[in-house]
Amino acid sequence: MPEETEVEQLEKEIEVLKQELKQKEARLQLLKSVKKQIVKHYSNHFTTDEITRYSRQMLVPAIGVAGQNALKQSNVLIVGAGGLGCPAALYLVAAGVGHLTIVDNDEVELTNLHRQILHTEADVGVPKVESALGKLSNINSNVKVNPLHLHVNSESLMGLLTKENFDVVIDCTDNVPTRYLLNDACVLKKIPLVSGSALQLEGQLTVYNYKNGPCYRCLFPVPPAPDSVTSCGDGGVVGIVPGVIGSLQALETVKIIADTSGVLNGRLLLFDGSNTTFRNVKLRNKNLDCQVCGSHPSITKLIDYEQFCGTRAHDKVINIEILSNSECMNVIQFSKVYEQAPIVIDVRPSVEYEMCHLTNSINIPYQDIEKDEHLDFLKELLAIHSGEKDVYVLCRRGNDSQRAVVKLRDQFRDSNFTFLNITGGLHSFAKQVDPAFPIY
Ligand SMILES: Nc1ncnc2c1ncn2[C@@H]1O[C@H](COP(=O)(O)OP(=O)(O)OP(=O)(O)O)[C@@H](O)[C@H]1O
Ligand SMILES: [Zn+2]
Repeated sequence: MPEETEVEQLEKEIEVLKQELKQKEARLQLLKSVKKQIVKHYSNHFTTDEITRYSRQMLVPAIGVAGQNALKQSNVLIVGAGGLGCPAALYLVAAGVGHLTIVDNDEVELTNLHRQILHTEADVGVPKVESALGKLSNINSNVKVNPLHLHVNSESLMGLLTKENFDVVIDCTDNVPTRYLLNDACVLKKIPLVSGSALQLEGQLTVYNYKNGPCYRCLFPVPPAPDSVTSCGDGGVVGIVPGVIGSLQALETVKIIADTSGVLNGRLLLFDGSNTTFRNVKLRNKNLDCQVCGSHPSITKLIDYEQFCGTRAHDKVINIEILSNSECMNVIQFSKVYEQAPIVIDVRPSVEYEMCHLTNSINIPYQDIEKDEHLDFLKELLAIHSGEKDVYVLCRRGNDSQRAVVKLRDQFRDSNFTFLNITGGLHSFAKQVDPAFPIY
């Protein structure tokens, strides 16, 4: 029947059209949801991966999408890729800052590895910033990391701050001239400065030059006496302590960028790892007479900070030369006689002597010699060896041993003994004579 065939035909066509409509509707739904996502992404400036990556952090109301977005647009400078700089950089890169410039002039040493956690055994000898770059890029390839292998001084810093617009500067260095330099530069360029320090089991943290708070100079207008500053190389540091402080420097930086409340300005955080306490002390207000941030500043451009502080802008030991050649012996000559020598005096602090020493040496710390607390013991020792002539005096790098020789030579002026300084100390001995002797 022709009518029936026509009806069937029409029904088939209707079915096909219905299917097509269904497909079009599904496609429309898909396009609508993609559009929604695109609109969402565009408004947040985040890719899908970024939303996933930072989701846990964005869920924190104090950060939120706006804070994460501010982080993504941010530009941070870290000076120092050591004990503080490593954890600070790690967390900031993980947290998603946009640009991170990390500056350091030093190379990785074995003594760094217990605390400078971006560097590995394979990096010994490599510039710290180069070693840092590799690890940081692995953690978050979204972040543009700019490694600069250079010493920050007035000239190089001003060049850098003029070229880039940093939102925050983080002081992860270890010497007073650089602290004043970074402070003054941040005041002049109106950048908050997140400052940290760590020694032995203690650490400190504060934020300078932020929302009308004090700067470093407001609190310390006069630099400390060069002799009163102890470095990690001399005083030691438990690696976890700069880990704590460096991580908190990253936290303060994130808070500044996300513009949260509760930033640590005008307060100093004191961490004592020996009894695991954190204390907050209120700092004095901004000093209106401050030389750099006061109402009539006398410092309007960067100065010579090594001259101002009377010390070099690094914590490496500088060798002194206060003895004549006749009072010194080099380690090669010493290596030929020391095993038979009855009087070898090691003037390092006793903790260092306990760590490692030459088997036949006797420990009389220079601190005791300085205070004449060694005299009875030494008189007795020399009396036992009255037939001898030479007394060998050594220390870690050859500076305290020279000072000790000056003191001993005067105290025992009337004896037959000659006090001989071992030039370059146990460092040179380890390098030139016995590589099995530890360098620290
Ligand atoms: N003016 C500066 N310019 C560039 N880097 C600096 C400057 N001052 C200090 N630094 C860097 O800051 C870092 C501080 O690190 P840290 O305090 O852990 O000590 P360190 O010098 O690596 O080790 P140690 O004191 O044990 O020898 C160092 O890597 C140092 O090179
Ligand atoms: Zn000030």
